[in-house]
Amino acid sequence: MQKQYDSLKLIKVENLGDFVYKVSLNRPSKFNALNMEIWKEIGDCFQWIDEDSDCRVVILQGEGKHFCSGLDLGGVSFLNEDDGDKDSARKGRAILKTIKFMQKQFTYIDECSKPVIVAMHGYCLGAAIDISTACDVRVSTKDAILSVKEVDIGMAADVGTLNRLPKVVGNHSWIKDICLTARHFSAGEALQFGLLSRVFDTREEMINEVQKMAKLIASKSPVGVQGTKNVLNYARDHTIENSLNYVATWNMSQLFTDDLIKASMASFSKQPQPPFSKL
Ligand SMILES: CC/C=C\C=C\CC(=O)SCCNC(=O)CCNC(=O)[C@H](O)C(C)(C)COP(=O)(O)OP(=O)(O)OC[C@H]1O[C@@H](n2cnc3c(N)ncnc32)[C@H](O)[C@@H]1OP(=O)(O)O
Repeated sequence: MQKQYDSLKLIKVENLGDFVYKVSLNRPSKFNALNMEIWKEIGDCFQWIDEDSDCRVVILQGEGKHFCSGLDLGGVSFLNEDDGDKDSARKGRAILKTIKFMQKQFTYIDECSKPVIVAMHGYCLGAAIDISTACDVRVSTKDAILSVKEVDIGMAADVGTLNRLPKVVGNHSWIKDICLTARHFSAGEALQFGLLSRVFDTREEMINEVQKMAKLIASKSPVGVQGTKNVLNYARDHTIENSLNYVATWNMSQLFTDDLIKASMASFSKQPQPPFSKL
């Protein structure tokens, strides 16, 4: 597995031990602006992590001064490249394919069986918000500056924010406020409206606390944790009736796990969680 991760050029994957991985956007000289290469590497990385039994929780962060400054505006011309004599229908099909590809790379985070905690700092603009809404837990430093920036570059956000934000945050007036104005908003405001669950004074404090949270989650039964992410994602996208049926069907097999007995015995006798076999 490590060999695969080592092939990535703009994403850094570190095994922190205790089944916790740290994944970093690693293009600090461009404030982690997302070109097609890093976009694809995000997708590859989360597909590999999904299969990697040495990883039970992921921390996603950005190297350098900022989490991510969004789409690489230097490379934006790929959207209106000179397609020679292609007519609009054919150009449209080509762009459709590109947008779907870009969407899918972030959806791999949402679909990853392991919980992903995103720890943001500095600028978190445009595609950075798309990424964050595909993650399971969002935290930031208090000086983070966030923006659903797409309107400012003349487009409707199309790689996740407009689709996932209404599932993350209940206040649709606030969602429309930030998406239509593209204004900068603070970590405090994001916390107030529920986009973030915690805000930290410094980056160091954030990384320490997030590592503790990741370690705690990773110490629990992977059957319990991964089942919980899976069912919560299903519940988000379906009716309560369908989702109750889904969890009953899911647990038809999952309740036969050895983890159930081991975890309940430890819990009942107020002992720490025991080690669990790889999943
Ligand atoms: C199908 C489409 C799919 C997805 C679409 C997503 C849309 C979006 O993501 S919208 C958001 C796009 N991003 C932006 O609008 C931000 C652009 N950047 C800035 O406004 C500023 O750089 C800044 C983040 C406010 C920081 O300003 P400052 O502190 O003055 O630093 P700079 O000198 O401007 O930047 C340093 C260095 O980084 C490069 N850079 C920063 N952001 C980007 C970017 N988004 N794309 C490309 N390059 C970026 C900047 O050019 C500098 O590089 P040098 O080589 O040092 O010149």
